[in-house]
Amino acid sequence: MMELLKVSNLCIEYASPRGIVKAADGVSFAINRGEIFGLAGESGCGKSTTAYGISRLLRPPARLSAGSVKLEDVELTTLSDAEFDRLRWSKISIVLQSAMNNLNPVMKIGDQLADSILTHEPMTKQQALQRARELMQLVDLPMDRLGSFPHELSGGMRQRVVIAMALSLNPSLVIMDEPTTALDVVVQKGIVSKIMELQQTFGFSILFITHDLPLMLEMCSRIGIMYAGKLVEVASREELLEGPRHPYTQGLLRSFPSVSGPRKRLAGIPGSPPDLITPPAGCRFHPRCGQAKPRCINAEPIALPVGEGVVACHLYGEEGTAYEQASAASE
Ligand SMILES: Nc1ncnc2c1ncn2[C@@H]1O[C@H](COP(=O)(O)OP(=O)(O)OP(=O)(O)O)[C@@H](O)[C@H]1O
Repeated sequence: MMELLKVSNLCIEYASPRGIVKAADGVSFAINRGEIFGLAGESGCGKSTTAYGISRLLRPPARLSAGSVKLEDVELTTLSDAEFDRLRWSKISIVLQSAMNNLNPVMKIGDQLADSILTHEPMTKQQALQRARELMQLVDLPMDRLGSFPHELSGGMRQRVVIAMALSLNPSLVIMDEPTTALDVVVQKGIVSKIMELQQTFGFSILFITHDLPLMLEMCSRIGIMYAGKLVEVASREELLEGPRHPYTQGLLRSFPSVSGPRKRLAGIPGSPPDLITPPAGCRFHPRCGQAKPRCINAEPIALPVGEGVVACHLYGEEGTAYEQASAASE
């Protein structure tokens, strides 16, 4: 499969009165063409920060302090704002949790769609409005809603407009940060199946962020798990369903009801995530990890390829065997 996006050693910090918050600390992963890649992890682990870093939406006090983001081999981090603006919507677009953050409250839907198209494509207003009509059809919204203001639409309808807008210039990557979280379950289901249908039709890649792990397992072919600013595991959906490797991923999956199979008591993860200004040394998860060893306290685990993905945990050795087995064999 061809790689579309490559994120390498992405480091993003926030300057705060208490000190530097390392919200993304050496994050690396790749997304293939036509792939839906998920980013999961507890609140505050750096998922949105990573998404904002990729799509150049970071604003002070946030700062990209290191790393590279390549989309179709173009380095995004060194582009000027004007150069990046030419790629926004046509190559990379973003759908945020609250549609109101994406929409102008005092502009009619049709004008907003047409304007966003006209900013990037040389065409007449009539042609742009025609494209806006096509987009409304794509997301199953009635044409007469082109004349509505955002507040006149339901939350689900607004999110459909935002999705239409994100797809208006056929981007190769759409970043979706909690696109359905603010919606009720029934509306959520409709939006998710629409996203899947559009992705199948147009073949764009998606970086999908949600707290809803069962939904993520349904939608994504591969998933990256973040903990305290670090990407601790990347695995295929099948690998995660069969048995996640990192103890944090194991705990995270135990915190959700199983999509299928018998009902069981949810276990959760003891303790809470660390302060990102002074994270623990060694493996950041070690204070909460039931499998922590002495080396986890001092030595930071590096991400090693295991199976179809990577895992950053001292339980795994060079060849992806459990560390315990690797060290037993060498004794
Ligand atoms: N403006 C800011 N100033 C200081 N710290 C910030 C700022 N914005 C975010 N952070 C911190 O950066 C870290 C990562 O936040 P981020 O929103 O990326 O996490 P997240 O995983 O997307 O969380 P959620 O799932 O709740 O959206 C958190 O510890 C958060 O407190």
